Amino acid sequence: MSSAITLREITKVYGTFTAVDRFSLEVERGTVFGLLGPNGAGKTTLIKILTTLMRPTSGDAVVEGHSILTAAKKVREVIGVVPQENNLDRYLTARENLVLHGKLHGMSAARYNPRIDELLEMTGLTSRQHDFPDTFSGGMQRRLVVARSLVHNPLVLFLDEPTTGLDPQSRRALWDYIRQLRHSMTVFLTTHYMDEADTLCDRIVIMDNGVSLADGSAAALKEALSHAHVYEVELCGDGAAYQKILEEQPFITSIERSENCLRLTLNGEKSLKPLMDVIAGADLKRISLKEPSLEDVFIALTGKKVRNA
Ligand SMILES: Nc1ncnc2c1ncn2[C@@H]1O[C@H](COP(=O)(O)OP(=O)(O)OP(=O)(O)O)[C@@H](O)[C@H]1O
Repeated sequence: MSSAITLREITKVYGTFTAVDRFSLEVERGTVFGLLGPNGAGKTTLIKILTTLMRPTSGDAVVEGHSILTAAKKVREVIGVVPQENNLDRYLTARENLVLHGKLHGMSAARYNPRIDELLEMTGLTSRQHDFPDTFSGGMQRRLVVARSLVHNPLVLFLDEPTTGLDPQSRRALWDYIRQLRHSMTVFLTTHYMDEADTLCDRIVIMDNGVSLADGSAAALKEALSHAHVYEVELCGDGAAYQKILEEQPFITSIERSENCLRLTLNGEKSLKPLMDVIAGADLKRISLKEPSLEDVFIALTGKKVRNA
């Protein structure tokens, strides 16, 4: 395997709190890699370390052959970064933002101008290139930040929650651009959206409390949960009351409730009978067996629901 990114026992301690704990990982070149985790899992800390914005307490990482400890400048030359917050210069037009980035990377106008034309075209911003970012929608600003991160032709692109806060249409548009990058570079993204990880990522690592809990393709992670049985139980009323009762049952690994509809992960086939016993007195509308989703895998591993951003 040719690795674009290698993490060796990365640890980050803030005061007495360990945010990342001896985290090791290899990310294959040309793939889309997704880091999933609930709030506070340590994802942003890892991205900051890999993009040389922060030094680890111990451990090392190598990005396209360059150590983040001893060759941070080289690392910055080969990476593109899309941070969690849009940090565009509001006093520069869209094109000027991209030009500035090209200049900061030491590119000549002859090199950055055709590249910028191509990126504006790819992100659908050509007609708005002379407008200021403040006049753009959230989705357009995000596309501009992605375009900016690509001006200097990075080998590795880091995206920290790229679609948080975007409407479904803008999210899908951004997914299309990320898909276009597949194979031409390595993409390392963090996300809270299970569907995003499911559709975009070749490989996913689920982390919590600074450590990796699961590692594999979306299909493999779901397969690993295939021993679990996911049921949806819809009641005519009393959803909240039954949630409380069911939470106390040892055979239920996780519960999600939306109004009177409960999504339950049972820890085996033999748990159906005890479930039926518990809900025997309920006014049942529907009960159905579901395929485990990536969200179910996440909840089963972390015991937490992903933040609804
Ligand atoms: N500068 C800091 N000082 C102290 N603690 C910090 C600092 N930065 C982060 N932390 C803590 O480290 C843990 C990991 O934070 P981090 O931002 O890496 O998590 P995350 O997985 O990116 O979360 P989110 O999804 O909310 O962005 C959290 O408990 C956070 O409170």
